[in-house]
Amino acid sequence: MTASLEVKGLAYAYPDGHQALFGVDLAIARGERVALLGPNGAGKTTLVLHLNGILEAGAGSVTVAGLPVGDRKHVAEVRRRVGIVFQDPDDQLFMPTVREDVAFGPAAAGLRGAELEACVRKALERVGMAEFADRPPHHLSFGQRRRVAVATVLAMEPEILVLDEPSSNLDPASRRELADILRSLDVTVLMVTHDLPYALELCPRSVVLSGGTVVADGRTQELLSDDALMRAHRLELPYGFDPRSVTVRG
Ligand SMILES: Nc1ncnc2c1ncn2[C@@H]1O[C@H](COP(=O)(O)OP(=O)(O)OP(=O)(O)O)[C@@H](O)[C@H]1O
Repeated sequence: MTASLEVKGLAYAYPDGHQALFGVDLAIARGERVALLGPNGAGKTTLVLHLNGILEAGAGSVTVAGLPVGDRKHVAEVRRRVGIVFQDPDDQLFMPTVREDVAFGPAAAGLRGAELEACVRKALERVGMAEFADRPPHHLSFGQRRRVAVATVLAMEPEILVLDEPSSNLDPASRRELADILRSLDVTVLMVTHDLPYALELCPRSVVLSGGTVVADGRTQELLSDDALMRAHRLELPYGFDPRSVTVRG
């Protein structure tokens, strides 16, 4: 199967000399949903910022759908193919209406007229927000704004959807609705989260990053059931939650 993402030997030190990544290897096949877990300061955000070239690898390489991210001539195409949904939807929504926010990326990429309209409609339908197209984003609830933020990224038809803490600040119903939406999408997903039950619900596979290296990569249910691994890397399940008792959906 074609890899959506291939990270090989990725190392990175911030300009102040702090080494955040020490040779990370990660391959994600097209259509997989993978959770990126790890304690605070593990390097998760640093890794994500390499996926669309915001940070430049100190050593190693990142490839998205076969395109080398480090190669400046591919930067626009790589940014289209890697859709990052930030934790705060207000970082992503800045236009007067939902429709204009979702149209912004495709319009910048050259889409116009009926084609642009169809693209916006499809993206909003995929997140169940089509009826909100004419509303100002700031009149929507947080959960609705997060769904629109996902639509702004989907409108670009990304190769891989990267979500930073997608369940944060959502009430239980919105959390489940977003999970249903993400499960329905035919796209590769990399989800950064501290919400371990959400990782288990949505991602058959998880990668644990700790101290700037991958310390585990496997089935989410197995990793979350590994008490020694969990303790060693400050991963804690909610009180009373037993990952072994959950029936995992595909
Ligand atoms: N701009 C920066 N300059 C120097 N060091 C940084 C910078 N940004 C992050 N770091 C350091 O790099 C390491 C990895 O940080 P990163 O934000 O990638 O972790 P994270 O896994 O995303 O954490 P969290 O779960 O808290 O979001 C940390 O030790 C952090 O202090």
